[in-house]
Amino acid sequence: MKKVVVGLSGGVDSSAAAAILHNQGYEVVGLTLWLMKGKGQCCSEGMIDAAYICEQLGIPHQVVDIREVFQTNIVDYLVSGYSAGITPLPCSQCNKTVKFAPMVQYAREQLGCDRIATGHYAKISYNSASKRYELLRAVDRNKDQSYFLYDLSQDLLAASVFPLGDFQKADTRRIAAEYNLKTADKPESQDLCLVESNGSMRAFLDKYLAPKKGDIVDGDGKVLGQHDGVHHYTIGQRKGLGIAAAEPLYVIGLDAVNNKVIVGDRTLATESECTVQRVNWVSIAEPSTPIRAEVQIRYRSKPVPATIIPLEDYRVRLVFDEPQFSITPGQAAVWYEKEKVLGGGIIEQFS
Ligand SMILES: Nc1ncnc2c1ncn2[C@@H]1O[C@H](COP(=O)(O)OP(=O)(O)OP(=O)(O)O)[C@@H](O)[C@H]1O
Repeated sequence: MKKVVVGLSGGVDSSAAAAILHNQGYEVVGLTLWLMKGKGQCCSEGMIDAAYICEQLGIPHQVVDIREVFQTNIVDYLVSGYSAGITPLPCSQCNKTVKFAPMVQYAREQLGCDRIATGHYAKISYNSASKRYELLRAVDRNKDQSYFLYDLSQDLLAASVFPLGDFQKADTRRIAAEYNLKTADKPESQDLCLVESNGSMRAFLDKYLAPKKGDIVDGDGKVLGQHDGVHHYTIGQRKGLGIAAAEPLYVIGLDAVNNKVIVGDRTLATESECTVQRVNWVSIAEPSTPIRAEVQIRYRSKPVPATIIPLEDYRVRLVFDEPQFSITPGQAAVWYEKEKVLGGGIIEQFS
């Protein structure tokens, strides 16, 4: 029998993924990664729900304590990024370094198995001509999580299965109900796990970063107001500046070195190009000449046409056909050809 390790967070998606594979005749092992202390979506309650699902399906359940890796790769990464004036995206980094790589390693070394599965909404296919695993958007475009998976290596894609890639979310719930799974009606998570477990990103950051008062200035350096730490701001932010002005003002720059938040009108938060670092070419090998693609600069942003110009050291320059509002250093830019993820990386700070 084919063996597969299914990552169980205690939510409906991963529960249904495990049930589907179990029903298809796989030997399924449930694995929950213990990510952080205290209450949280996948911690405490999540682990108990995952154990319950495994009992319902009659499969083994294992828990791996990975809190130190999560602390270093996600919590410390976020805190140092925000204090340097960028807005880091934790999810793609978490998928690669906290979830997929450790799960594949555990499956191979401890369970003698080369396959893992998750409840992510995305698809993987093998292109025999290019000999590459390709990452594709999910059929349910509203749930599609391919944006967060752009950083997976060929080795990790080769080892992974996404049983929900062809499903609508409503189908997942229906299947979970058919199997009578305890998690069938469990509510959706609404936000980042750290935001859910701390109440807000501000509350999470306040646990690690002391307030640091400074000036809010315009592009000419004129002081317009006060802030309590650059880590509380993000590029493109309009609300919460506490400045009365005739025209709406937006954050257009974060100068962590001089502890200044720079604001300006909307046009000043609009750029026609940016550079991206730590690029991972997913479905295609790195091209040697510029390519055209559709780029998403945020999870929910509309894909927009752009030219991707390869640079040295895993970097690219993105030149957008139309200028884009609020290109945010630290967030991921992910470029697609129709449904296919070509590559992605982290938006660099503007000089
Ligand atoms: N702590 C964890 N341990 C093991 N696998 C996990 C864990 N957290 C998430 N995963 C896997 O990653 C997938 C996507 O996680 P995400 O946090 O996006 O949750 P989700 O889309 O709400 O899914 P679910 O309904 O399964 O919680 C999950 O379906 C699960 O397979």
